[in-house]
Amino acid sequence: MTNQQNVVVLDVISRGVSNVLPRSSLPVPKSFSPQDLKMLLMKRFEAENGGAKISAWVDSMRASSPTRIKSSTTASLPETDDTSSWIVHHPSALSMFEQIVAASKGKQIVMFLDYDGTLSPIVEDPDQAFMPKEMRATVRDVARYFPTAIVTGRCRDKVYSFVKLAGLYYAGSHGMDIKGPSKSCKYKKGNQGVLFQAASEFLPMIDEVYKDLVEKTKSIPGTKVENNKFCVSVHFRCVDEKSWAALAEQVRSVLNHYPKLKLTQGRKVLEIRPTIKWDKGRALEFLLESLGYANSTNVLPVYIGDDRSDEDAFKVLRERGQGFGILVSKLPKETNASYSLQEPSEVKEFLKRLVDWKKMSQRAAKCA
Ligand SMILES: O=P(O)(O)OC[C@H]1O[C@H](O[C@H]2O[C@H](CO)[C@@H](O)[C@H](O)[C@H]2O)[C@H](O)[C@@H](O)[C@@H]1O
Repeated sequence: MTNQQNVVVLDVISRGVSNVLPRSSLPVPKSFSPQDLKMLLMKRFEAENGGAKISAWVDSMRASSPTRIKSSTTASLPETDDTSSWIVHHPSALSMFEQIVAASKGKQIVMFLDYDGTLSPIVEDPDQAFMPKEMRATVRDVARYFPTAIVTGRCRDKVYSFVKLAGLYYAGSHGMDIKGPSKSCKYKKGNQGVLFQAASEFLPMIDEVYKDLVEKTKSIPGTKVENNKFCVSVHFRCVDEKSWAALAEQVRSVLNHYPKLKLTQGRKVLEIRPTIKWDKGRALEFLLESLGYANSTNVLPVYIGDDRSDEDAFKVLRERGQGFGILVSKLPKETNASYSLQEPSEVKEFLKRLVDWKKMSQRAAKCA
């Protein structure tokens, strides 16, 4: 926004809203604060400059998720060196395995696992993203030896129906819905179960937006709208690229009515979420605290994920200077993760090695 537009917004706020926002063009919520009003006005500005906004959305949809490495970071290198340069900065967690376990000496490893693209391969239909049997057995073993959490954009019940393992923490809706192990777990503090929902007041709004989006996008073939309880996903993996602008326009037309919601992007998916300061990074911090490791130096959190939303957790680990983020990706991408793995099969291999290493070190400790 230019200074002049800012002045207009502030002037409008000081004069009141009634003569500024005609009901027909932009509905006003029943009660709103100056902050809400500012957001509404900014959205109206965006609506009036919609063309540019939509084409930016479509560009971003094309780039998909997470952001590919910026060419500026490798500007002095020939293109073919991109991958090798990236791998130097984000080496394979398999090749760095010894260093990772060495860093855990005297510390409790806590595992954080994203679901889609990490434990299950990406597939066209989100309802068919089942976790392979062998992966489930591996995750079960991991959870036997380390406190383990599944952190996902999916709704918690849905991801549980895929993972089907008790004894784990589940953080659904991008961490806005957290529940501790359903059966007794040696890591659980006392007998109290953990249940935390960061955005309960948004439930009716999200439900309403979900219905609006289903209605508004039903004419665009291939679109799938998924209700993730505290957020909504609009999938465009199966939508013809020629219709992406039309889809973005429909999503924007719905969002314009909800100043308290924001749009983010994942892998071929637009995600609508509450504008609260809560994400997978905050969920990671909450879970460490629940496990009794709030300010502890005796913990090594390891977070594995493939999505843009996992970057919030990688960032938290980097800022804490504690633990490691591992990005699952075949392509060089801009990331706060320390290490990389190429695909879910490598995630499985890494997790298996971790379990084997733990078993061996426990045996060695018994014999000593
Ligand atoms: O945090 P995650 O567990 O990675 O969840 C993020 C989104 O994952 C799902 O969508 C992605 O996977 C689908 C199945 O492979 C794929 O069809 C889609 O294109 C991907 O974006 C899930 O359906 C979304 O609700 C999650 O937000």
